[in-house]
Amino acid sequence: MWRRVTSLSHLLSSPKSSPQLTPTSYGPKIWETLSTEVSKKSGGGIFSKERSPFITFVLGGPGSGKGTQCSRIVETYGFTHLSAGDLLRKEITMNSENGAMILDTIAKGKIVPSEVTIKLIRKAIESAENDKFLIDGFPRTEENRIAYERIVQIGAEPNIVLFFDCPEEVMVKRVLSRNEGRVDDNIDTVKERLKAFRSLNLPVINHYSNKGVLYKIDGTGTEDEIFERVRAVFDAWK
Ligand SMILES: Nc1ncnc2c1ncn2[C@@H]1O[C@H](COP(=O)(O)OP(=O)(O)O)[C@@H](O)[C@H]1O
Ligand SMILES: O=c1ccn([C@@H]2O[C@H](COP(=O)(O)OP(=O)(O)O)[C@@H](O)[C@H]2O)c(=O)[nH]1
Ligand SMILES: [Mg+2]
Repeated sequence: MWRRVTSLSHLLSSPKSSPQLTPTSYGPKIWETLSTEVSKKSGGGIFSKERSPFITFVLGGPGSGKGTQCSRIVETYGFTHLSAGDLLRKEITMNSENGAMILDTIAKGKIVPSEVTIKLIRKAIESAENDKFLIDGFPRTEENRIAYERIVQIGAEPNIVLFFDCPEEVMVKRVLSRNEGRVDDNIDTVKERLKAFRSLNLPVINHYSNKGVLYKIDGTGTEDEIFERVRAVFDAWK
């Protein structure tokens, strides 16, 4: 049974962060119950009253371990992982209409226009049959978040948001030894990405903290140690 337990309240980063739903409002699968609730609202968008999946946003600075932990969540809990960065990089390799602009933006550590990223996320959600998604590395800015909410309408609010909290020196070390041939994994671009994280992404994280859906997870330690912290969040919803 997917429900939230009160003992997890320490994982929530804000005193205002009481859950939006009380345990009694959940059914055997939290995403099915939520689908019914949001279907009462009107409007259009990515989701409908027939389909309103369980959405987890996964946030954190560059190298905080988002992608690594998403893979573990997929293995254990059966989510579909949509990495905004991977979707954008795919556009570059496919030489798509926006490929050159995306490459230039990523190489500078800047943020791609919302409509481009949201279109890719939307397409990926629509073509997947799963009812639970990890959206990794999005929204990056308040503008991203507001544009997403405007487009999605029904079920626009993520069910939960994970934030991997990690000191900058740890993130830099990890990024510089990532070795995936990424154009942005160099010290100059990493500095820009950290700047963007601080000034643009932290306000998004604060927004979700105030909404009571944020789970702040200590992103230091081994992958296994971090995953134990992640498990505490998801097991509480089962
Ligand atoms: N807990 C960890 N300890 C050491 N290295 C890690 C840890 N988690 C991830 N890494 C490595 O750090 C790099 C960045 O991790 P990644 O999951 O890609 O982060 P993000 O998606 O947040 O940028 C990768 O090379 C990954 O293998
Ligand atoms: O919603 C997004 C996600 C990513 N990016 C761009 O893609 C880069 C890499 O993002 P990714 O999430 O893959 O990086 P990570 O944080 O995992 O290192 C970012 O620095 C941005 O330039 C973006 O513009 N919008
Ligand atoms: Mg990543």
